[in-house]
Amino acid sequence: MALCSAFCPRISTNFRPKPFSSFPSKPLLSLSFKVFSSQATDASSQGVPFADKFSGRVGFLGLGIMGSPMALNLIKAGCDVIVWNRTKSKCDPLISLGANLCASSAEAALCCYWYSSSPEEVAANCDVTFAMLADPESAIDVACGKNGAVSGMGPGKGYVDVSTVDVATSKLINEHIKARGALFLEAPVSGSKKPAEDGQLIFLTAGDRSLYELVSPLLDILGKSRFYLGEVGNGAAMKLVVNMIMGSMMASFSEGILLSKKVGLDPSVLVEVVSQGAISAPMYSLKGPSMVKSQYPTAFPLKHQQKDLRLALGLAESVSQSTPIAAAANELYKVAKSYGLSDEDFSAVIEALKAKSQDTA
Ligand SMILES: NC(=O)C1=CN([C@@H]2O[C@H](COP(=O)(O)OP(=O)(O)OC[C@H]3O[C@@H](n4cnc5c(N)ncnc54)[C@H](OP(=O)(O)O)[C@@H]3O)[C@@H](O)[C@H]2O)C=CC1
Ligand SMILES: O=CCCC(=O)O
Repeated sequence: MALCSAFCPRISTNFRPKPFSSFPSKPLLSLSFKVFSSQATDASSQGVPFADKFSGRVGFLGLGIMGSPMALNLIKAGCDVIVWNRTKSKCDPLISLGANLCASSAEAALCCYWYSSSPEEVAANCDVTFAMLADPESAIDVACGKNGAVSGMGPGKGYVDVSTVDVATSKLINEHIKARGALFLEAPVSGSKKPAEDGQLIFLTAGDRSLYELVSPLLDILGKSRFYLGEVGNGAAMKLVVNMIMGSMMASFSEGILLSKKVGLDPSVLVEVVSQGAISAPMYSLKGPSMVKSQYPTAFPLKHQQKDLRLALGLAESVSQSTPIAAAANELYKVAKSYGLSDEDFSAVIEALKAKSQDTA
């Protein structure tokens, strides 16, 4: 419990559930692991440095599809959260929800919420700062740019980058954070919008072990499992490999749906058949029914899937690993982007194949 006290001192000793309808059902601030990995360790282990120096304030930079529900879950768990987003209006829903959580004076004593004007200000006022940004460029800019988080970092502070970026980007940010005497953890996530809302993400972490152990109670609020993978870059690499597989799977699934239709089969039945066999995947069952109806409600933007394929191909090239399937899938996502589908869900890649079929008819 010592680590929880470090982050959320007011609630860890006096915690009572708040009257909020969508309050997470799982126990809050539990130190126990929900899923163990061979590389994970118990967060309650002894000797975690800096624990006594953390007052418990958490920063969150980037309130997009993923960042907003993650920050909200920290607020709901009773953490003091300070947020920043490039487009300030995206903070408003969180402010409203934060205000609801703190509706009574008793509640206000348990939960605080602030907006901050720059990443630097957030980092300067927080013990640990999370970043959930679109791509390598924005991750570097928010961390290392003018008024970036690095400027607010110092000894005793930690930076946890949960964005999906490439190895070089993560290492660069790590170097800048380290130069300020602070700790760095990369922690990209598997799991999309709904798992983020439900606190069911999977963290792929690497970097400073002591920071990993210190923030584990927070990762456990946000996720269902966490892996510690060693040196900086391993988390980014693992995430890119996973998303490379995912991008190819979705492209292949799209081909199957369209082929089934062309030969007179009902694609909805195909989705059902796939769901019962050895190739079943939650992704197919989740996205298939809406893909059949040409609907693509955005959970994971197509532009980010293409970014991840691009970065995975770079990773493969760096070690001379052949990845022809992923390369073909990447081309398809690029076509989909050229059709204006960047902000649709990545399952909209099927539209690129529809257009290609018309081209060749
Ligand atoms: N959606 C998903 O299912 C998943 C996404 N991811 C990864 O998480 C990260 C975030 O994804 P998601 O939330 O979906 O993406 P969104 O596009 O919804 O959000 C991106 C965030 O990055 C900010 N941003 C973009 N460019 C800049 C910039 N130049 N300077 C400052 N801030 C910037 C945006 O700010 P603004 O609001 O001002 O545009 C926004 O806060 C990505 O790396 C993605 O690959 C990982 C797992 C799942
Ligand atoms: O990066 C996005 C991952 C989406 C998912 O894991 O469902």
